[in-house]
Amino acid sequence: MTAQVINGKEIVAAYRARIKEEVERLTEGGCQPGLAVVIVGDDPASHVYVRNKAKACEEAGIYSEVHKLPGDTPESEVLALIGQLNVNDRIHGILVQSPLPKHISEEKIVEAIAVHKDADCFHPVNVGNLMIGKEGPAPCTPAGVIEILKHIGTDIAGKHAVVIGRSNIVGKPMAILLLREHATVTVVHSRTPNLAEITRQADILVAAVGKAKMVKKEHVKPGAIVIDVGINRLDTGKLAGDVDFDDVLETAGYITPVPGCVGPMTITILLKNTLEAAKRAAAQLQANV
Ligand SMILES: Nc1nc2c(c(=O)[nH]1)N[C@@H](CN(C=O)c1ccc(C(=O)N[C@@H](CCC(=O)O)C(=O)O)cc1)CN2
Repeated sequence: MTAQVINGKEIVAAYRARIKEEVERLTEGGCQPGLAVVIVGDDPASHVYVRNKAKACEEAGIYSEVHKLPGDTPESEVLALIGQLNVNDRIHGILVQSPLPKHISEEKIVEAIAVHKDADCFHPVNVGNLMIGKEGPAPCTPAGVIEILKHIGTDIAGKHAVVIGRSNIVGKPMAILLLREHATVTVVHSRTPNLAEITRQADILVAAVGKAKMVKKEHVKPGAIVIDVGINRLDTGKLAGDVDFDDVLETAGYITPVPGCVGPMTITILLKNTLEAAKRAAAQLQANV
């Protein structure tokens, strides 16, 4: 059996077309959604992602501004910029590209972003709301994974989903979102003994470890849906996921390619979060007149 390779381009194009239509309607009504992206330092991969975010905004009709700050910018300056963006009416979503230089506290920066403008869903209040199932933004990568699963017609309820990795950006919120869809969820990580024994039980396997080609066929149950969140740059300059694609291809039922699926879907959810924040701001304005 050869796995079906999930067509990320098709999913992303369909989703972004729907976002664009809604953006057009909102803009015609007098509120163009706006996103501010802050990037500190010169990490080349981060600059690629930020460029892709700005391009996606432009294509969707979302106003965007990118604030590129040198790597030695003091934390206080970044906080001051966020303070300005928090009160800027053109801006409905704010994100600070991660990772930040070591002298800047990610925690302080994230907490400085106004809760209602937190486009990444990194603010502790939004993380708490996510945990208890309250309305609000969802973290971009995990929410993108759920959309991919739904697009291929997965009935997530009752499935055993195994998440490899426990980061705040992907692993932990991924587990919460899968639980929301009524999956039975197991999270495994670097200290899990017999990892392959557990991952082989997964109907849905989400790899978010940050280690190139770590997931091999012995980790995968025949027919499982394998979602690869990893983006690792090899010495050859090529990109590779956390899953050894060629090794797993004959075992999995479905598999996402890297590049070309979860990454662009992450950016798509960012557009959605910005649109939703703008819709809430427009509704608030209406309520105040
Ligand atoms: N503030 C945030 N920082 C980071 C996040 C995040 O969600 N918010 N996630 C990652 C990076 N990331 C988003 O910012 C991201 C990574 C990759 C892609 C993407 O489209 N990848 C392409 C390949 C691009 C390339 O050529 O390198 C693909 O997979 O096809 C988008 C977003 C860490 N930081």
